[in-house]
Amino acid sequence: MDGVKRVVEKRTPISVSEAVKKVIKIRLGQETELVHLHGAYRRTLAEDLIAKHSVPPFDRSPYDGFAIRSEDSSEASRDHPKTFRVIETIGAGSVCSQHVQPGEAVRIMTGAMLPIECDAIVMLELADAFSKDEIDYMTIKRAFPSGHNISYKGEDVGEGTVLIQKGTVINPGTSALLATFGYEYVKVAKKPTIGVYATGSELLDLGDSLEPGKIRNSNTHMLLAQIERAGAIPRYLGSLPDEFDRCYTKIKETAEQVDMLITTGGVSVGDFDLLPEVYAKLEADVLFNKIAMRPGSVTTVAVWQDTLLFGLSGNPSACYVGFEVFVRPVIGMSLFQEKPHLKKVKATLIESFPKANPFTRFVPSHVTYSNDRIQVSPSGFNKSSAVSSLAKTEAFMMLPGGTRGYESGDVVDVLLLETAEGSEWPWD
Ligand SMILES: Nc1nc2c(c(=O)[nH]1)N[C@H]1C(S)=C(S)[C@@H](COP(=O)(O)OP(=O)(O)OC[C@H]3O[C@@H](n4cnc5c(N)ncnc54)[C@H](O)[C@@H]3O)O[C@H]1N2
Ligand code: MOO
Ligand SMILES: [Mg+2]
Repeated sequence: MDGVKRVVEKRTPISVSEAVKKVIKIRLGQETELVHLHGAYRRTLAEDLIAKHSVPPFDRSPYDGFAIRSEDSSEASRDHPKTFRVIETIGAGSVCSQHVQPGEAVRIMTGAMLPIECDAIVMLELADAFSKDEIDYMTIKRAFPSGHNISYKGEDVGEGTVLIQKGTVINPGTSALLATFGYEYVKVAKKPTIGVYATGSELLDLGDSLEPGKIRNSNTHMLLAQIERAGAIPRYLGSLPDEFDRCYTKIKETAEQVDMLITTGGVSVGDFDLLPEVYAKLEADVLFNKIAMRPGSVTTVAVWQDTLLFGLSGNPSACYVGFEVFVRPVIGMSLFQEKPHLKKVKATLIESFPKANPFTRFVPSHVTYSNDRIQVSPSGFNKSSAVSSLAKTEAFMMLPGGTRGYESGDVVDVLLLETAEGSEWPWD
């Protein structure tokens, strides 16, 4: 330190929604790439998935049985059984090679294409099959109406139907659909690459032993997982000590190689909080550096050339929240998602939360599901510096600023962290 007492910068907080609006205005490129279907799970579709043909593509049998011309069965009854000559057996994948004449039937297995002349299927259990003089027959004791047990062409999906919209994350069912239409390669959104630097001279690496005054860098590892969960590629960059030249050079150098750069720590007003000076020397456009939220009030976002620089707080809970509220939607938008923000739902608080705060609070929370409602409770030690509660965090309670505490039984807004569908902005 230079020993000179500095004037502390006074920052004016902006609201959460103003801050989110500023960030999502900065559009990252939306690029696409082709990936093999086997590598497409959890990727995001970059084009609508349209049915290239009907499903099923032909009328077929849903049962193991006999295909008949229904009119031939119209007189059949317990007293007057009707016997058919069985002319052929077809399994799934085979096609009947003959024309089915009146009084004839085809032994047909589940999934096999219906012979063109037939319009009903008799299940094996409802027919008596027998052979006489090396000819196969079967007898039925009731009539079967036209259409009985037919799985019709297009009954599942009609040709040309838009099945899945661009921006949807591929799940196992999507993989089944893509395979149904023969997509060996799938057009998906290219994942943005996000670099992560931790800053702080107190930070130790995973293998290091604790020393007085030092702690292990947990934020980087949390962020690598958050980035992956959000659908982007994390780039591990390790940590930087609180030394200006080192931080400036590394941040500048790396920002040129990634789509977004996240740093944690060093964004507040402390003597060793160097990020504000780094942004100043880079002449980056700082969108905001104070938000009326808790935790994460010091979250800073800047734009430098084509790169978004996210200065997340060093405090673990604040860092976690800052990522989910500000970084995640930017990733989602570059992945063509129409609803890139966390999914907002209502939930019943099952534990009193008496803490009052003038700022909007994002309380790391644990969610449980009872028969007819979502229940929520703080996931543990509730401070910006908390790390222990994050492991049980599946959601944030979003509590408006200026309110007093909340009581068990109150219905509150909750932002869910792991849902297939997100929310549009604004949440309020
Ligand atoms: N006078 C003021 N002091 C502080 C203010 C303020 O407005 N005026 N804001 C407070 C708030 S709110 C927060 S949040 C923190 C933000 O601090 P920084 O983002 O500058 O982060 P650091 O100072 O570098 O570290 C804070 C805290 O977090 C620990 N840390 C840092 N990096 C990591 C990491 N990678 N893994 C685990 N833990 C980390 C660090 O050791 C500190 O304990 O500032 C308040 N102060
Ligand atoms: O930014 Mo601090 O996390 O508000 O607590
Ligand atoms: Mg600090």
